[in-house]
Amino acid sequence: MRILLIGGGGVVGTALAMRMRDRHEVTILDVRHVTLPGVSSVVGDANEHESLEDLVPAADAVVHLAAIVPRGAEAARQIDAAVRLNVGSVIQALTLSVRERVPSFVHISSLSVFQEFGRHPIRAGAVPDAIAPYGLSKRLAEQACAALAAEPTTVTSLRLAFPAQAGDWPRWRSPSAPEVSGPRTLRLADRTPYPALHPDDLTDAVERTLTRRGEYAAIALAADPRTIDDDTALRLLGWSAQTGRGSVDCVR
Ligand SMILES: O=c1ccn([C@@H]2O[C@H](COP(=O)(O)OP(=O)(O)O[C@H]3O[C@H](CO)[C@H](O)[C@H](O)[C@H]3O)[C@@H](O)[C@H]2O)c(=O)[nH]1
Repeated sequence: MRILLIGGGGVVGTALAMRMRDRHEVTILDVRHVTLPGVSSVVGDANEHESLEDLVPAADAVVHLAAIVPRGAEAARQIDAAVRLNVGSVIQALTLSVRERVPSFVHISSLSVFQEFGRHPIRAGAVPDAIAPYGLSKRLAEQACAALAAEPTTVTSLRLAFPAQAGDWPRWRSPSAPEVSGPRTLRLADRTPYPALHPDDLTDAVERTLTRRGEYAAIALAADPRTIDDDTALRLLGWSAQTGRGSVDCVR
């Protein structure tokens, strides 16, 4: 399959590309050049129609990962750019994918659409309620995906949380200060530890999504069912996190 990873030069995109390059023809569109043997790198802006027009028609699947995460003191100033990229470029890429009859469009979303995710368990059937800029932008992009999904393109939002590098797993390293803070154990507010999302599990979920056919769906990829009561991944993809399964002590 010819797979276009928009914004694929980051943590999640490179983890996917490295694991998928043997089975697929992978192209990364990113503002930075990515050097990964066996993967084509195109430097370009996800917001620019021209970049997308060149690449989307040649793809069998488009995975949109480009995102800005407004953080810290600068957060308020980054809202405009975050909405433009996290929502606007998803709309552009999806519209083009439908027009070009690309079979699969995968929007990489986040469990941050739930305000309390990661601190308190999210109950079954909960409706996204995030109001922080990042989670809110992902909510808006999901709504755009639901509204714009049209045949023959199958559109899926994958809600990830705490994607880890293999060497850090089951712990997770904050992307805002990766070297300084180092990997840490994730914990709910009551101190219950839970594992991060392993890149092998993430890749498995994305691969299953690429061949899914049907109506728009937002699917939660939780590495630990204690963090959210949601069976969409199992029902729609036959997916559950496998890494460390059976080892009760994977996180302490
Ligand atoms: O205008 C821009 C801004 C950013 N990027 C690229 O987007 C990528 C984002 O990668 P990060 O490492 O910052 O992010 P992650 O791979 O960790 O994050 C991914 O996973 C998150 C969920 O955990 C989000 O859902 C998000 O959409 C997705 O980028 C980077 O290569 C960056 O260069 C662009 O191509 N264009």
